[in-house]
Amino acid sequence: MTSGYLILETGEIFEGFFAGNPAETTGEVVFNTGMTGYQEMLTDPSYTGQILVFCYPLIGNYGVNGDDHESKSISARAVVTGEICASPSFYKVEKTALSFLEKSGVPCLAGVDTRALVKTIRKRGTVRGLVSTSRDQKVPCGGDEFFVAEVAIKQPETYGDGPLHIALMDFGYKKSILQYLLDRNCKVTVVPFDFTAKQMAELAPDGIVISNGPGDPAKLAEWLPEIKKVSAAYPVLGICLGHQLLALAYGAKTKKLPFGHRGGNHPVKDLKTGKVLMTAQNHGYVVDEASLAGSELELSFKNVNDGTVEGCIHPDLPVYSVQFHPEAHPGPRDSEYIFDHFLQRVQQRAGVLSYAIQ
Ligand SMILES: NC(=O)CC[C@H](N)C(=O)O
Repeated sequence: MTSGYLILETGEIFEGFFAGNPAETTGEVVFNTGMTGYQEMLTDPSYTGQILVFCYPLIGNYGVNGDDHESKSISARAVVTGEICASPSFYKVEKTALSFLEKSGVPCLAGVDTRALVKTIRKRGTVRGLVSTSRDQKVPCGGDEFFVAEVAIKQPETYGDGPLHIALMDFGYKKSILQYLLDRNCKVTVVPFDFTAKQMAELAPDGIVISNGPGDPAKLAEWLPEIKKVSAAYPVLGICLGHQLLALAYGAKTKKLPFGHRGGNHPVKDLKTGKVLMTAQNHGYVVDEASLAGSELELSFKNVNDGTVEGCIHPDLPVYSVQFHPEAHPGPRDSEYIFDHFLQRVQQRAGVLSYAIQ
């Protein structure tokens, strides 16, 4: 086994070994607190450009299967873990997590004291890091990459054939979002993130979902006027990056959280019902609550742990957005009713009476 190191830009060095092929890579170091769901996390395009640290000390124990991919490839640049299991056990297992990583050329640094690492990230805030075979390296600068263009589709693709037609704007969508819409009997056209309002008018969907995606939402400033135009013309639901983009388009601001929310146990209050939901989350940026006062949107969901903005609503238009993931995968499904509420609004607007939503 080759010794390996995670070097943080703040100077701390964490030692481990390369479980597979050694490789040098750099990125923002983020941690996820979920106990399961490593396959979905690895393939979630929102992790593009990031070094993913698993807080749970063991990954790979149920292998990787053909059903649980959130996209076609691994998005994380590298994986840091306590242990990666070489002999998984699960009826669906197709390969080991390590062979999946190796085939994708993504290095896995194992044997790391991830508890100490997470405590350091919590203390320092989000940091960049370098995974390397040598401890005498400098962490290169970064942060200028435009990851959305790397992961989003270039041409529209259509799935399903239901009475409601949803356009899913792809900033790096998770397959589960598409699956939820298909399961609710929708026809879905996945469109590139830079689809214009004019192209949308030609497509003429009944509603729009703006997807999750990697990177800083403020980097998408040039597309905000189009996003505002399309969202004023159709019922729209924004998820995670999609929520942040809607907030920016309607005049709010975003900011970076100290070390993000990534996990499956983030409590969120639905301000309309007073109910608290357990939610799946994966984000580093957040809508600044103070900036909502100068925007056209209102707060609809709030994080119970740190009080941050978890969702917005437009007082007049059918514009809804959530920072968390109603599609779960991985994580709890408490908030999946958000898809139903959204589709009910789409249905009312479209006048499709024959369609009954569960
Ligand atoms: N999952 C997402 O869509 C993440 C949104 C954004 N990239 C963030 O980190 O805040």
